[in-house]
Parts: sequence; C-alpha cells; structure tokens
Amino acid sequence: GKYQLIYFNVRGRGEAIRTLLKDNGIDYEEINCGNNWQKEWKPQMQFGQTPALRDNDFLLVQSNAILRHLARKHGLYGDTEEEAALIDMINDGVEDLRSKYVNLIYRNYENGKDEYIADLPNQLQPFEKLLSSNGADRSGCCVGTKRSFADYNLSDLLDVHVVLAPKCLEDFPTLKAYYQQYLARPGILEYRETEAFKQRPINGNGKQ
Ligand SMILES: N[C@@H](CCC(=O)N[C@@H](CS(=O)(=O)O)C(=O)NCC(=O)O)C(=O)O
Repeated sequence: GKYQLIYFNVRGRGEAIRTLLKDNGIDYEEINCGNNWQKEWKPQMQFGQTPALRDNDFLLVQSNAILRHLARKHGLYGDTEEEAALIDMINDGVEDLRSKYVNLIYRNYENGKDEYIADLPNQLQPFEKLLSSNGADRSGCCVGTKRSFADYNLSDLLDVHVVLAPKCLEDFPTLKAYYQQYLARPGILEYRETEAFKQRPINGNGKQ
C-alpha cells in the first residue's frame, strides 16, 4: 500500500523525507497531524513526537530511522558496507548541525542568530572537505555515485541555512555546486514549484 507521512505542515524534520520520496517517484500520502495533535496523534507515537511514517500497518517515528527504512527499501544506502557506513557518518553529521539549528530557531533565535551565523563556516567546513575528498562523482552524491538518504537530509539542511544566512555557501564551492545540482534535479525542481511546497513554512514558529 501507499506510505503515509504523518507530520505538521512544516518542512522541519519532514522535508528530507518528502524530497526523498518525491525525487524517487515513491507515492505517498501527506497527513497533517497538527489539527488534533495532543489528543489523537501524540498518544500513538512511540516517543510522543512526529514525523512518523506509516508503511501499511507498520508505524515508525524518528526522522533518521524513517530515512534509513526508506533507504533500505529503495536502494538509497550505497553499494557497499563502507559506503553505507560513510552515508551513516554524514547523516549523523547532518543531525548534529540540524539539532543546533532547531535549538536556535525554537529557543534562542533573537539572541543567538548572529553568533550562530558567525560560527556557521566552522560547521559547514567538514561537509565541504568530505564532499571534496571522497571522490564522489560530482553528480550530487555525498558518497559514491548514487544518491543516498543522506543527500536528501544534507541538501535540506543546506536549503534552510541558505534562508537563514544567504551567503553561507559563498566560501564553499563544492557544497554550493552540490546544493545547486540538488535544486536542478527534475524531481526536486518540479516539487519546489508545487503550492504544497511553496506554502509550507520551514519551521513551526514562523522563524527562519
Ligand atoms: N528526534 C526526533 C525529533 C522529533 C521532534 O522533535 N518532533 C517535534 C516536531 S518538529 O520539531 O520535528 O517539527 C514534535 O513532535 N513536537 C511535538 C511534541 O513534542 O508534542 C526526530 O528526529 O524525528
């Protein structure tokens, strides 16, 4: 049956999942749990949180577990154990920076934005180095020659940071090219022209 993505109407931790599904032509239904979150949806979730993926009668939460589940099922986890390990390593690095970004947005935006942006080059440098050094064939893959789930998570992370700090990729040519290749992918280009994408806020509190 069709997958269901259960999440709020924000990009947040759901957007990497959406772009993976869209870019790979995997059909899914979007369920907005914001309307009756506390009573109807939260109690169903193993950690009381969302995003959640329903795969027939299998309910999975934790955004990175969802990405990995879809990657295993749809061939987006590299071709070797080493590639899978590098994909995991990069995705965990994405998670580290995403957690810092989420903390800024929801807990420290006014007082922390300038300092966060000043430190952002230090946070992006490891990704620039990784993408430059691992011999990826420059087709927009962070590992090897095939897209992986980490590419959707990293690309969404760059996307939200370009909104927060428009010039943040200027000193990182490899990251910038990687991000532009992502935006140019037919599946992504088409998705970003939909009303569903354009109307969706990046975060739940209107800050970006
Ligand atoms: N580690 C979890 C974090 C999920 C999370 O923090 N979800 C928030 C929404 S969001 O921050 O991802 O937009 C939530 O469910 N909040 C509602 C609640 O906690 O009741 C993941 O990666 O999925």
